[in-house]
Amino acid sequence: MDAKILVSGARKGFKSLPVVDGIDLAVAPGEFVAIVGPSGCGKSTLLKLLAGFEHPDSGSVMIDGQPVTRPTPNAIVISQHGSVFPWLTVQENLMFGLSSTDDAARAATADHYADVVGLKGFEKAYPHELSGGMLKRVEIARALAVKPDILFMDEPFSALDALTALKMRNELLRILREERHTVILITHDVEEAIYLADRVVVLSPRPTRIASVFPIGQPHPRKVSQPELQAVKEAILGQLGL
Ligand SMILES: Nc1ncnc2c1ncn2[C@@H]1O[C@H](COP(=O)(O)OP(=O)(O)OP(=O)(O)O)[C@@H](O)[C@H]1O
Repeated sequence: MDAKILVSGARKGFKSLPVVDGIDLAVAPGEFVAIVGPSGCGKSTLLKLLAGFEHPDSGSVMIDGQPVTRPTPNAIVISQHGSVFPWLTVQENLMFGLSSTDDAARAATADHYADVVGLKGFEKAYPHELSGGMLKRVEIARALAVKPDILFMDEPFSALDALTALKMRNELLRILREERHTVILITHDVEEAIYLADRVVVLSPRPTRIASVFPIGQPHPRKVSQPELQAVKEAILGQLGL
């Protein structure tokens, strides 16, 4: 099967600071890849290369066989820092990125995705009336509403409390069962990576390279306490020097 995302020998530095040092990675359509690595190694920079916000100094990033030259609407970034517009209601936020000129159709799509992420009844609410977890749902709904092929997630749940983050992981898995997206997740949380991903890529310290790759064969729902997953966790932590 052709790769959805194909990274070949990608290198990126900032002035004299080498950050990404030759990354090769092929991600299959519908695959969920988590990327973990030491603090400051270059995870976000790698994600920006994939999403077209930065360009490699050498090597290439291709999506669907085409070089990535700029951010495209079929790949959406969800980051740690919310990007919900405070002056718009939930419904208006969800309608914002939709290109249809038919307002009723846009509103119907917005309401559908509000429902998908569990925000039914809050369509007319403003962001300041919502909790942190609900705001994250708005952001995920807004990303899903444009029906992207790819979700790039940079520490999406790290600003949430632990219980809400657990809940959001399950919500994400449920949504992915229904709408098959290719997902790249950057996370500091090795358990989150093991719980969610088909494959965990471990990066080395900066300038970063792929140190190792751990396929996670376990079907969902997973229990991170399973001995097989605990063994993978130990191996990843070992690779991270912990
Ligand atoms: N636009 C930029 N200009 C200059 N330096 C940058 C830029 N973006 C990132 N860097 C540098 O690149 C290095 C890697 O940063 P990056 O944010 O990619 O790491 P990270 O692994 O995501 O970090 P963290 O684990 O803290 O989230 C850092 O030393 C950072 O200062």
